[in-house]
Amino acid sequence: MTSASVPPATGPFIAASCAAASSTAASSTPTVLPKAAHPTAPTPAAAAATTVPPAAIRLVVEHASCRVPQHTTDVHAPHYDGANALRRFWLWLPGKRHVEHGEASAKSAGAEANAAAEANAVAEANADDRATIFCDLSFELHAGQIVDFIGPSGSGKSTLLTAIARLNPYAVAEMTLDGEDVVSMTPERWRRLVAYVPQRPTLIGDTVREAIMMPYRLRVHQRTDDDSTSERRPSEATLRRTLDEVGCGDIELDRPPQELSVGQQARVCLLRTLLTDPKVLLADEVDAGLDDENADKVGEMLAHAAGRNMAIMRVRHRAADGRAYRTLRLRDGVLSEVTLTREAQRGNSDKPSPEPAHAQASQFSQISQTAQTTQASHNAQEGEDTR
Ligand SMILES: Nc1ncnc2c1ncn2[C@@H]1O[C@H](COP(=O)(O)OP(=O)(O)OP(=O)(O)O)[C@@H](O)[C@H]1O
Repeated sequence: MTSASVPPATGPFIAASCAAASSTAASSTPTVLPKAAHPTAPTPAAAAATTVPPAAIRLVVEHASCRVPQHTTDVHAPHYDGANALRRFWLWLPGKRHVEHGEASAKSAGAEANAAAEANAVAEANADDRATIFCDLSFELHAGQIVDFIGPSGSGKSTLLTAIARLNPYAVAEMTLDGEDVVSMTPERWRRLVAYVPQRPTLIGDTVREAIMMPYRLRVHQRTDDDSTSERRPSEATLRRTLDEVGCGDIELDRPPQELSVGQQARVCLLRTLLTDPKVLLADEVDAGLDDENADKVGEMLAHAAGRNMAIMRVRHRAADGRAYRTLRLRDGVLSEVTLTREAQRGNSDKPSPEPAHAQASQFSQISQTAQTTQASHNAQEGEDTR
């Protein structure tokens, strides 16, 4: 692996603002990280260590909470049943409501708000029948960073990602992207800028080319509230070049996507979203179920995207691969910082030392010593969690 695979610290370094409040779902009392006085400001030491000018992309998530029905066959659950794959794919497509209904984004946003309000009303009515998955979580994500979210199965990692993607009607969060408030954006615009990639690849079309182009074909017909979204459809040459650049040289554009291996499908699925050029990518276990070689290729694609200043949240169960700038654990509704050993930072491989980004990150992690664990204890715990 080359040094290019290590994500550069192009953004201002995040403060240790991984604050969390108590969760009614918590069975124990986990250590809660203190919230930084100013969650966006790096310490003077880290600011001095920053060698690259601050990048614009900054996703701020505050007071993210999610309460779900305890007994439901909920149609909104976006990441549960595989049979809903097509519907879910439809949901993720930026601007799909425009395509379906040909309506102005404000109207679409209104419908979405009504649906959410309806869900909230149901939530209130059945408040006693609700389980808190997490409550009052806050963190930031900056350009060029890959931040890993780990935690036991069922702790709410996917729920957190779908909440951030505005795909979860049971979740609330105060969010800004580059200072712009989430409430001022239509869901479509938000999802285009903050893209969610699910664990299970869903590729629709007769060929890989068609599957990758699907979002653009639909967007051609949509009206947009964002001038910058004018035609982004990649040319055939760009498509081939990009595939090759991100290690997908083995994937032929004319092949039926169903014939691809699971690893190839995962990479095509990820590439399809990367090509839409979101500012923030929410990657939900996109390397799960892959062999080490394919998982590494997926990791490289994400590192490549981070190198182009994308901000990336990864939910992962695999061992640290040395690409994350920061690792946070979600457990019992609480986020805590995980401090990796130097070896784990390097992904237990011959990757070059990730200085200075990780070194600087560790300066911040010192702020929250009480909640830190070593990678060894993390791995041990993860093993325990998954048993
Ligand atoms: N819409 C919903 N209805 C009912 N329960 C839900 C809903 N959404 C999430 N949950 C519950 O929230 C919990 C967290 O689920 P989630 O999939 O987010 O966990 P996870 O940490 O991503 O797990 P894994 O690592 O196994 O993917 C689970 O107990 C799940 O049953």
